Amino acid sequence: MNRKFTEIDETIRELNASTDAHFKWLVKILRFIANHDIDLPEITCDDAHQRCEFGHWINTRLQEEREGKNFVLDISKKHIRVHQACRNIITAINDKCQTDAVFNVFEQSLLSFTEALTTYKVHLLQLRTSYDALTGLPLRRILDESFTSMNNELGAEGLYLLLLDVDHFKKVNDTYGHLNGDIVLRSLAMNMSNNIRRSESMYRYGGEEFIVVMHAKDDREAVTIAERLRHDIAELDMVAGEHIIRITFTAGLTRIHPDEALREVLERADQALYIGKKSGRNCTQLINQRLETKKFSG
Ligand SMILES: Nc1nc2c(ncn2[C@@H]2O[C@H](COP(=O)(O)OP(=O)(O)OP(=O)(O)O)[C@@H](O)[C@H]2O)c(=O)[nH]1
Repeated sequence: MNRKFTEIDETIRELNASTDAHFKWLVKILRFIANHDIDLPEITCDDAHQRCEFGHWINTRLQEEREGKNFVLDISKKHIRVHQACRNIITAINDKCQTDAVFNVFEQSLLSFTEALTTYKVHLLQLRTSYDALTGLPLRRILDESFTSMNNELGAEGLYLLLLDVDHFKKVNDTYGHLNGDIVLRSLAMNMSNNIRRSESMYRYGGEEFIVVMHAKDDREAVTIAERLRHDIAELDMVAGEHIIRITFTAGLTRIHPDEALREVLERADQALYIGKKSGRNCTQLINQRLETKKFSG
């Protein structure tokens, strides 16, 4: 399973554990208030929010978070307010001048803190559903969302889209069973995603179709990369139960031009893929904007 998928699960688990720790912190405060002969700096000092377990979690998250940094910053802000409101209650109790107002502020700070936590969890769960459960690859939705910025950020190097479809995959399912078919798709995804550069991305487009967005300066280089990926898969012994399965795929390859919409690029790649399938499969079919195609196989 892809690292991203397990990373999201781990973040949710850690977030839940840290939230539980904050409930424990509240119980600690009640004890502190009841006994109020003990001094607990982690509750009363100005940087108490940094000392509690939740504060440690926030610091780590702020360093590691990418897409959801704003959510964590919001949680951090509200977490600080909870500690401030709590300190005010303790001071008011010590000074015997507690009013409804200090408790109301504390209640409000807790409510907006939990609301910020929920918002971040919803973000994480949405992110999780953008990844394919079988292969761990990002789904097409992520490509849709990131395509324009990916294309705009393009430097001197060109960007290419490879749309690939496993050949005769129905036969793989019929011969070895659907579960072994799943293993084949997972092996393909794992092998190919490990064989592309870190700056490049692979997506599950649907069923037995995948997309790779890759960097290459020209058609020649793009074809070399695509053919290397195709050969690697064709030569891979995929272990599925007691079976060793080999597969091939056919791919449509096309350059992504500046300002092009994803739909246009996909239509072109799909046309090349269709031609590749018709012409015998197990090949890379390059297509340009004039819809001229060239086949690479062997
Ligand atoms: N095991 C498994 N099979 C899947 C999955 N998604 C799609 N399939 C199967 O993929 C097969 C695709 O079959 P077809 O579209 O007929 O194409 P094909 O047999 O690969 O033939 P060509 O594409 O023409 O080479 C169908 O049998 C689907 O059930 C999946 O997640 N797991």
